[in-house]
Amino acid sequence: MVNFPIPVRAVALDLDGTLLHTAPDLADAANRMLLALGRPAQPEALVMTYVGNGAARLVKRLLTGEMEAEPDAAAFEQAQALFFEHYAEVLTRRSAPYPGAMDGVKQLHAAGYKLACITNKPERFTLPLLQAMGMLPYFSLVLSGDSLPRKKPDPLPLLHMAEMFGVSPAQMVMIGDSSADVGAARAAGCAAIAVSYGYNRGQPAHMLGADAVIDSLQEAAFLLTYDQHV
Ligand SMILES: O=C(O)COP(=O)(O)O
Ligand SMILES: [Mg+2]
Repeated sequence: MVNFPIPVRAVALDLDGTLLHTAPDLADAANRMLLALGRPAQPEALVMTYVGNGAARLVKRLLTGEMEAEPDAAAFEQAQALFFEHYAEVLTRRSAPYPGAMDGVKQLHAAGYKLACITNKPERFTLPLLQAMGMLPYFSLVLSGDSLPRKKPDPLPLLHMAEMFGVSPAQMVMIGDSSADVGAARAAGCAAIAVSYGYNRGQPAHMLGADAVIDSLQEAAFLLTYDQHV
């Protein structure tokens, strides 16, 4: 158990389900892909539960209806190409920051924490989305699902962030909505805060075992204090 406020110098923020509600555009792209493949459309509420382990896994879940199954390789390649094409088109149509997300990011930035966005989303979508939402300037580092050889829940992105920022993982907190975020934080030795409103495969966020659960990113700054320890 950690004591509050948690002393940190850097904050990692997840993208989908934490900073931005992207499920409406992801579901539209998913359904355009399914339509092109002659398959039935899926409700946004279901597609939402498929988000969090990267675009390739989302496409595999859409094709198989299962969380970890492997579809036929050729069918997957075709589907992923369609998904990328359609998602690029609808990327910023209905996606928006969650209530309090923009202010929360600004507060953390103003308090002097170094901020990184660590997402499993492919970089070609992450950067234009953050840019379009006006959030990109607040982040000193953006690591996407394809930036490094391994993504969340692997600790690699958080360990890379620690190195880039010159801080120890113990001086960092990961704020996210899913088991990939809390898993990465635990594996790296960082504190973990979960948001209650995200996707998390449709499971309640308090089941993630994070150090705290918040309803808005505006609450984050109150749980943290700048670590003066050298
Ligand atoms: O699965 C995705 O592409 C999005 O993942 P994120 O929640 O890590 O931003
Ligand atoms: Mg997420």
